Amino acid sequence: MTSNERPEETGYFPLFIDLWKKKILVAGAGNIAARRIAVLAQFGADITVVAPEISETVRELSGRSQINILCKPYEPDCCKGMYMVLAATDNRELNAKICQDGHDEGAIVNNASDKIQCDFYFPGIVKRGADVIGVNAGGSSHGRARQLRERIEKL
Ligand SMILES: C[C@@]1(CC(=O)O)C2=NC(=C\c3[nH]c(c(CCC(=O)O)c3CC(=O)O)Cc3[nH]c(c(CC(=O)O)c3CCC(=O)O)/C=C3\N/C(=C\2)[C@@H](CCC(=O)O)[C@]3(C)CC(=O)O)/[C@H]1CCC(=O)O
Ligand SMILES: NC(=O)c1ccc[n+]([C@@H]2O[C@H](COP(=O)([O-])OP(=O)(O)OC[C@H]3O[C@@H](n4cnc5c(N)ncnc54)[C@H](O)[C@@H]3O)[C@@H](O)[C@H]2O)c1
Repeated sequence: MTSNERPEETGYFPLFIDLWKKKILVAGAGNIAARRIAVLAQFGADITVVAPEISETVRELSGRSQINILCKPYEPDCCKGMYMVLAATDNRELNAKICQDGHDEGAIVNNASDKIQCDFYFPGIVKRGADVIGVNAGGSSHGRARQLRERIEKL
């Protein structure tokens, strides 16, 4: 995503895009996937989750929102027709392959285990109705992004 000459303080421009009914694939259904599904569901996305093991949190989320669960290992067909693909399995090689497949299908992709392979970074989010604040720390300190989001949440 970045070139070596790019100063870190350049930062990333926040795009606020409409996810209403957009088809999003989340590969993996563990801690990180659950955190991201919980956020995406608030924006009305049409979410499909694929993983051989589905965490309790993801199951609970699917009970509350329109989330399609495929309880099986990821396969390339899962990327067909997707607007966005999030690779959040615990296998780095597989995550890289998922991003490649997503690109082949014309999707924008995010790899939770490798920032270099992200078309966009997943933000920390504070949402009150249609008022949305997205936090990004430039990819260098994920803990700082979390702290910032927590501070904003208290305002
Ligand atoms: C904002 C947030 C959204 C979310 O994830 O929901 C988010 N990371 C969060 C937390 C967090 N992530 C990690 C830790 C463990 C401690 C640590 O490493 O510090 C913690 C702390 C924690 O969980 O408390 C580990 C980690 N993260 C990335 C990698 C891979 C890499 O760097 O290549 C690894 C190593 C994985 C491994 O070990 O294999 C990559 C990315 N994480 C990003 C987003 C993107 C831009 C981040 C930015 O703004 O700079 C980026 C670049 C790409 C992306 O994933 O989109 C969320 C806060 C949510 C909130 O609380 O609001
Ligand atoms: N970006 C971030 O903020 C951040 C933070 C911490 C960790 N991570 C990275 O995120 C990834 C996931 O971490 P986690 O804590 O959610 O892991 P986890 O162990 O909780 O979950 C892993 C999930 O991957 C699924 N999986 C395994 N093989 C699969 C396959 N073939 N097809 C589909 N799904 C498969 C499992 O069934 C499980 O649901 C790791 O690669 C980790 O390095 C990213």
